[in-house]
Amino acid sequence: MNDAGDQSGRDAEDHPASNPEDRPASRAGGRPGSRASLGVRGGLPVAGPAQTRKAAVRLVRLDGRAFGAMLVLNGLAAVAGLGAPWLLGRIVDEVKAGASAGTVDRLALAILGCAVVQLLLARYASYVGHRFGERTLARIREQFTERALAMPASVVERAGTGDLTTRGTTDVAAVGTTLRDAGPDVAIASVQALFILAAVFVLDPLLGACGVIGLSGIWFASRWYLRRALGAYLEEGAASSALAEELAATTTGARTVQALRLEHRRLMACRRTVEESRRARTRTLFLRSVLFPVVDVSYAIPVAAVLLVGGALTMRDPSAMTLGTVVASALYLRQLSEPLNIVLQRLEELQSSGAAFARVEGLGAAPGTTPAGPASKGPTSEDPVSKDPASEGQGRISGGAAAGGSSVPVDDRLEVSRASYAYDGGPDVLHEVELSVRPGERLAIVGPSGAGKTTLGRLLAGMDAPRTGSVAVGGVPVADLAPGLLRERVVLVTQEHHVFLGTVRDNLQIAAPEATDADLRAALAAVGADWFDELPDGLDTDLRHGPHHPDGARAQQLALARVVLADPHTLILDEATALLDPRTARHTERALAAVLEGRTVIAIAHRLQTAHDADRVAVMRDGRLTELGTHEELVAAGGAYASLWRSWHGDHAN
Ligand SMILES: Nc1ncnc2c1ncn2[C@@H]1O[C@H](COP(=O)(O)OP(=O)(O)OP(=O)(O)O)[C@@H](O)[C@H]1O
Repeated sequence: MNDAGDQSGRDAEDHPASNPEDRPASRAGGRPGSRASLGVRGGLPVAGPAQTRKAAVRLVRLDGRAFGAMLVLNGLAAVAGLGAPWLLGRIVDEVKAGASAGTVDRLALAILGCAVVQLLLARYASYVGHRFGERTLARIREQFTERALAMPASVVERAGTGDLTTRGTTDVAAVGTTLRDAGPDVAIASVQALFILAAVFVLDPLLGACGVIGLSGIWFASRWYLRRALGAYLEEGAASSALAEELAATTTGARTVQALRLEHRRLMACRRTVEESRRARTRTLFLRSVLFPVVDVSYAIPVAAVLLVGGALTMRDPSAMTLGTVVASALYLRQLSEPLNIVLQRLEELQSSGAAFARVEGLGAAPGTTPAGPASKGPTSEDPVSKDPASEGQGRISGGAAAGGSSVPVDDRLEVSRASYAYDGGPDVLHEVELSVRPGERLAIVGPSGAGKTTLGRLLAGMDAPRTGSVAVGGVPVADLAPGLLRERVVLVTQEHHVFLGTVRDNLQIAAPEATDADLRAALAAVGADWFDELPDGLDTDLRHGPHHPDGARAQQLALARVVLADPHTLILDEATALLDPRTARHTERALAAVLEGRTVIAIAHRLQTAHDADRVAVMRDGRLTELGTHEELVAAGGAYASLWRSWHGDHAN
């Protein structure tokens, strides 16, 4: 199992790129509305308009019956709503013709009936609409989670967790509100508006034309608004992400900030992103402040036009148009303001949630994830990548990634060939590393701090691809393997280990859902987790909080037990036993080695005892592999390793 929690923690602490001072003030990039800005923002991609529309249509299709039912019910409610103005027009004409009070009462009763039917239908339609919204939101959430989990850790690291968090919280919530409220409201209101306009045309085409011309101001204002809104709202979303990123970086790196006296610079950087966010929000506010006043004025124009034109025609020739028709038309157009208001007010929400949806959908285009996860077919927790071998490895950012997308390694041999690597366009930190690790070998990598051991470990684990050269398993570049395939082959274990909410069993079965209690106990025993026997409820002991919450060493043993259960053929231990006391560490390493008999173990070691116990030792210095051989060979060679060994082992060196 490639435990992302395990992998990322150390990097966040140690690597300069994770240092708040080294982060760019804003990863947002792009200017509002520009083409480029629709492509990649905040480090992660943003779906383009066509892609977003396609995704929306796909979601609607998945619950097509509910969506269709909502539209039909709304249509019926709108028809019932048309009754009242027409009946009122009839009352005017009947009164003018000297009808009895009984006729007027019957017509008034019919108006009441129409209102009740409309109310009931609209209620039911919104119930169906809300259910549709909730189900669709659940699908979006599941798809988001699956895509986020399928993303290679290196992509998340580069994009920054702030962006991912904002998309998973603020953006998904915005889409949810739209699906629950704005979406159904706009659907209802649009159907009503269409029916009302049609009714005016049926009553009198000329008055209908007056209404449409009178409404044209709204059309122009809306077009003006819509052209600018998407870019402006995308900009606003990106600014929010950058702000979240900046604040998160500052707070998580607070100690570093204080230690290096960077408070002032951090404050300045935060002020810049706050200012960018304010500017983005002011722009969307400006767009709204133009749209709404224009719309308010525009509502009165069609009503006035119908009354003026209709009144003049009735006075000139009462047989051409009755007063009832004019009254009914004016009432219809007056009634039109209500659904149009809803559409226009919600338009803003639709725009901002459209931008939010584009950002949520953009995750599907992130390197290393599949374009459409299985969640789109309904709630499921399957791994989208492993379900779709044809798209394995698609779109990785790493160099030369496209090639072996669906290739399966022919064997378990790891080959590093003239691999050089640089972080984000910086200088090379690995130089033409050449290394071949045979299956079952135990290799220790040693060297001073900053020599490139961790970086080499990341390349071997497929978290990144080399800038030049190759790192391959069984002939396939490791970074090209789909996450599912990669997990079965190489697992990287670092110092940081995450304890998931739940019991011991929950924490272990993540790696092997089918494992029996006996398997779980055996895995714990294999990593020397003796403390497990003292837990009151055994595998069911709740680890969340309280006395049984595991400390660092126990959390590490749990993570190692997960690895035992995941059973990969190659294990890369990056100081994986560093938190254990030396006796427990040795015990764990031995136990682990016994369990992983016949598997490859690459240990990035600070303790030279680990190197002594390994089959071969690789010594690194300044990004180069300087010595490679068995412990005895290297000691005999009298190079850097020999002097390291002598100084570590003192007079007892051999
Ligand atoms: N995320 C990063 N961005 C930029 N440079 C990095 C990053 N991580 C490491 N480096 C640089 O790459 C070089 C190799 O670092 P690496 O962590 O691989 O060395 P190491 O031998 O594992 O060191 P240590 O034993 O201290 O962990 C160092 O110069 C380091 O500053």
